[in-house]
Amino acid sequence: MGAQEPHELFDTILVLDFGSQYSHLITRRLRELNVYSEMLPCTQKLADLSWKPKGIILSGGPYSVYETDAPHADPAVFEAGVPILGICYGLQEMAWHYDTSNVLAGEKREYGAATIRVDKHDKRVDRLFNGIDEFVVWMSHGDKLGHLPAEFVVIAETNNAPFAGIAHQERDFYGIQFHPEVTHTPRGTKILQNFAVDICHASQNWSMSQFVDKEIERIRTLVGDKGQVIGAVSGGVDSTVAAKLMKEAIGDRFHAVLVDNGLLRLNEAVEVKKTLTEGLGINLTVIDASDLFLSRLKGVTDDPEKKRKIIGNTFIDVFLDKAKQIEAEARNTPRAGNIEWLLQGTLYPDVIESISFKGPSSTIKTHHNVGGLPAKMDLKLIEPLRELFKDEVRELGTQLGIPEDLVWRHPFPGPGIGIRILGEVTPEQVRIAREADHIFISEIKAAGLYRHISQAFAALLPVKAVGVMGDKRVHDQVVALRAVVTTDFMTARMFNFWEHDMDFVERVSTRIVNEVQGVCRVFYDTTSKPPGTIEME
Ligand SMILES: Nc1ncnc2c1ncn2[C@@H]1O[C@H](COP(=O)(O)OP(=O)(O)OP(=O)(O)O)[C@@H](O)[C@H]1O
Ligand SMILES: O=c1[nH]c(=O)c2[nH+]cn([C@@H]3O[C@H](COP(=O)(O)O)[C@@H](O)[C@H]3O)c2[nH]1
Ligand SMILES: NC(=O)CC[C@H](N)C(=O)O
Ligand SMILES: [Mg+2]
Repeated sequence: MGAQEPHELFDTILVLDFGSQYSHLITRRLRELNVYSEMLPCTQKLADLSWKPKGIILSGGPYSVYETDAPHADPAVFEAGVPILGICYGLQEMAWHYDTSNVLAGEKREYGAATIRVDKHDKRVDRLFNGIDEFVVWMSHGDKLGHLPAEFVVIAETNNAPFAGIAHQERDFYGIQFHPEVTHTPRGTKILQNFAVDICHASQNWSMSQFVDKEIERIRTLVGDKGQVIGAVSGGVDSTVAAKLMKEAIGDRFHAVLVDNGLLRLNEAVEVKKTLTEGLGINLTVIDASDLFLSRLKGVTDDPEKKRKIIGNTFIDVFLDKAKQIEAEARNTPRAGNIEWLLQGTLYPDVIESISFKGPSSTIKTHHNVGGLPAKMDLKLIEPLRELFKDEVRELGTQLGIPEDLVWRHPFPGPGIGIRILGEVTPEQVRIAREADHIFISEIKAAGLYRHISQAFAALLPVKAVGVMGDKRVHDQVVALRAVVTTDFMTARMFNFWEHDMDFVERVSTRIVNEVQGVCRVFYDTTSKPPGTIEME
């Protein structure tokens, strides 16, 4: 028997994504109800699906169903014999499916809060709003239904939207104009529960601990008794949690590799090695490739993208060399076969980015991890976290006994300090940026602010300023401190230290100028994202 995917093990609600910025939240809310769900693009053909969903949710989306190039669901969705819930665009899509004339541009667009009144019918039709009467919902639409499709009834209305909720009189098809998945619709989770549990009869048996057991079992079946797995591990929470799961599943047949690119934080390689091997029993090799990275970065002063590409490519070279070496060594051990698998710490948002029905977004910067590896290595991928969000990974890490410090670590980019040194990356610049960063982060921890901040670091600007130290003129470098608050790293605001501690920034600034040789000024970066980005390059 092959390894079973989660949708074969749990009752699953299929979310078809029409490109709404809230689509992933639908999946999220369902999981909070312990109902497993998966999101696929709205163009998914049902015949190509190897499993049968318990119900289908059609998400919102930025299009208008009557536009010529608007996306539409596979008509087979409406014949699948399972309940359907259309949300916003999803409601309009459902109505359009029955009668293409009944969705129009509204005279008034409706964004924000609205109060819904529920219309009573019979028990079957009323199940979606069971336990709810009048409540506040979040609206975000410009189109509306001109009339009800035949066979449907109105189940909810607002002053502005006479068809805020509709239901098919015989089949379990429901449509709502508002968004139940956002926190601004306080009873939204109850509506999703009514749909998934009461109408679709999905079992509420998905949980993190179940997930761990099943995932370990799945990995064992996939890899077999002899297969070996290699994985790039950075000491960040994603790759550490993935590595710990692998270790539980196949022990020493998992080979974790940390590449010291010379751009890690102060003492990082040593600390990660200690935590992962001694603390978590993970078989980790650290490769010191700092000279190679720094020599390839020498003289690159102009284009940050060039830096990123050099770092990404060098990373692949070093990793491939190591993989060959591990494989050669493994041939001499009786137990282990070839390395056939590569572990990646991919999370659900990364998956959504690549499958979401949104069209191409412009490239702001090239994120460099191990993205180039699988093609070059001809390895199969294992991505145990691909169904999870970051905070779920943190919860999982805690359940797996990973120390709290590591679980709550701020994200750290693969190219590391290299993209925080503006201008040429030299060993001396790395020293300055690293020492300044260490002081900043240590002070943040000492002040008890680490968990209030999503990500913080010190960067080195490519300019010099004049100062006076010990009565002498100095002409030295400038450090920029950056600390941001964000939930999804797509938008962010500066962290306001002054709200917590009036003297904090000054204290850090004094320490950096006094203790880090070569720095005479410290600035605080107040830019939000957008228009800035979190990293400097
Ligand atoms: N120095 C490194 N050595 C080995 N692998 C690395 C290194 N830096 C990054 N990687 C790989 O790139 C992947 C992506 O990095 P990313 O920073 O997004 O995730 P993470 O480090 O696991 O977690 P976090 O987002 O919390 O930092 C990592 O999961 C890891 O596989
Ligand atoms: O693994 C990574 N490889 C990269 O090349 C990379 N570039 C940015 N980041 C991280 O992504 C988040 C958003 O950063 P930006 O606003 O700078 O794009 C922030 O958390 C950044 O630290 C990276 N992570
Ligand atoms: N949020 C949505 O799904 C919007 C649907 C459609 N674009 C409208 O404006 O009505
Ligand atoms: Mg990282």
